[in-house]
Parts: sequence; C-alpha cells; structure tokens
Amino acid sequence: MLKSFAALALRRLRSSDAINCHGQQLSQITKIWFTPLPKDSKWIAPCQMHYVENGKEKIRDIVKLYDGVLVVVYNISRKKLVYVRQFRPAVYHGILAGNTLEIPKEEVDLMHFPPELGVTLEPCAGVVDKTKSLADIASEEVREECGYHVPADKMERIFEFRSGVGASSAALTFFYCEVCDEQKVSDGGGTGDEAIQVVELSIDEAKTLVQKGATLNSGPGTIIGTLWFLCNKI
Ligand SMILES: Nc1ncnc2c1ncn2[C@@H]1O[C@H](COP(=O)(O)OP(=O)(O)O[C@H]2O[C@H](CO)[C@@H](O)[C@H](O)[C@H]2O)[C@@H](O)[C@H]1O
Repeated sequence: MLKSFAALALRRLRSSDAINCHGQQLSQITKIWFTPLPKDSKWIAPCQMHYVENGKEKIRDIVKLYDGVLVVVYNISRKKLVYVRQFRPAVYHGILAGNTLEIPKEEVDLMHFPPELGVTLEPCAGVVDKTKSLADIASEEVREECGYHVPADKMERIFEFRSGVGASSAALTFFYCEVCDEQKVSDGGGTGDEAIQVVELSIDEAKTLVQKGATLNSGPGTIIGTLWFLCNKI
C-alpha cells in the first residue's frame, strides 16, 4: 500500500519536474532512518492544551514551531521568479508514512522510496530563530540561499499568515523583492551543510505550479507566493 502510494507520488513528481531541474545535481542521500523525537528537541515542542469551551473540557495535541519568513524573489533582468529546490525530510517522511502516524522502524529501502520523493520547490525561506528584524532575516536568506544582495529596506512586506492551524500554527511573513543580475553576489545554495539549488522559472513556467490539476509536494508557501505574484505583478 505504502509502496504504491510512493510510486504514484514519484510518477507525479517526475512528470511535473522537467521545468525544475535545469541540469543541476541534487545532494546525494544514501541512508535514511528514523528515531522518536527526543524531549529536548531544539526545533519542535509538542504539548497538550486543555481548555473549557461552552462548559465542556476539551483537549488538543499541538506542536510549537518557530516562526518563519518567506520571500518571493523576481529577477527583473531576465523576468524570472527565483525558487529554491531542496530535500525536505518532513515531506519525505510524510510521503513514506502515508496517512498514518507510524514512525518507520527500519532503515528505509531507498530503491522503493527514493530520496527525490522529498524534494520540494519553494520560495526562499528561513526560520526566525534569532533576534533580528524579519526584513533582516529575509535579506540574509535571499543572499545565502539565492545569492542576491538585497538590503533589508528593499524587502517589501506583503502579508502574514499562519502555517497549519489544526496541530501547529507558526507565524509566516511573506516579503517580495525585485533583483537584477548586477545584485548577484554568489551562486547561493545556503550556508554550512545546507544543500539548496536555485531554480529560476519564467512566468509561464511558474503558472504551471498553480494551474488546475497540478500536484505539488511543496508547502503552501509555493502556492501562496506564486499566486500573489501572478495576481499583483503581472
Ligand atoms: N525541524 C528542524 N530540525 C532540525 N534542524 C532544523 C529544523 N528546522 C530548521 N533546522 C535547522 O535550521 C537551518 C535553517 O533552516 P531554514 O532557516 O532554512 O528554515 P527552513 O527553510 O527549514 O524553514 C522555513 O521555510 C519553511 C517552508 O516555507 C517554513 O515553513 C518555515 O517556517 C521557515 O522557517 C536548517 O538548515 C537546519 O539546520
């Protein structure tokens, strides 16, 4: 059952992936296994919330995450939208587990569940885990991930929304910036051991991400950012 779900996800991914590759190599993932979350996770804090609503006691299992920033980046020199492509462990796990809460007990068979299942195409984004302004963090992420220098005061704040709402709700703030080729200062790709590919899509290519029948394994930021651009900048 899980294998057939993964095979379907892979077929969909491959059929929608042609525009995303641009011949770049993805990072090599050679081994995957899972363990339960340690109690002292630096990134996720699960808890149970108890409350009384209309006289009835209720319980919700929730997960606290850090807030994030996302940036729609548009290269005006070449009329391209700039996205990032990367392996997302949470997406891979979500596809592997299917609609269950199981933690796989054994090392994953990568022949049946190739790592590319977890590769997403997203706007540039970063976690708010430091005491800097959101615009400063957005500027840093655009430089580190996409390789463009954009000062924080050129980051246009678009809107803020919350990721999830059923079991988690981080505040996500979207920015927009326009860049030109002269602002390119590096290839991007992230810092440290981050393995991020920069992918630039024409407006017609970006439209296919949100057209009827599209299937993405990327998060809501890809859809929201692309639709915002198409509604407001075209
Ligand atoms: N769960 C986790 N476990 C272990 N290490 C972790 C971790 N999350 C982050 N890290 C560490 O922090 C580094 C930086 O993360 P990023 O700033 O790139 O945020 P990310 O893009 O994952 O999420 C951003 O983009 C996504 C997608 O839009 C938003 O949902 C999110 O709020 C925003 O921060 C990672 O390379 C990793 O080392």
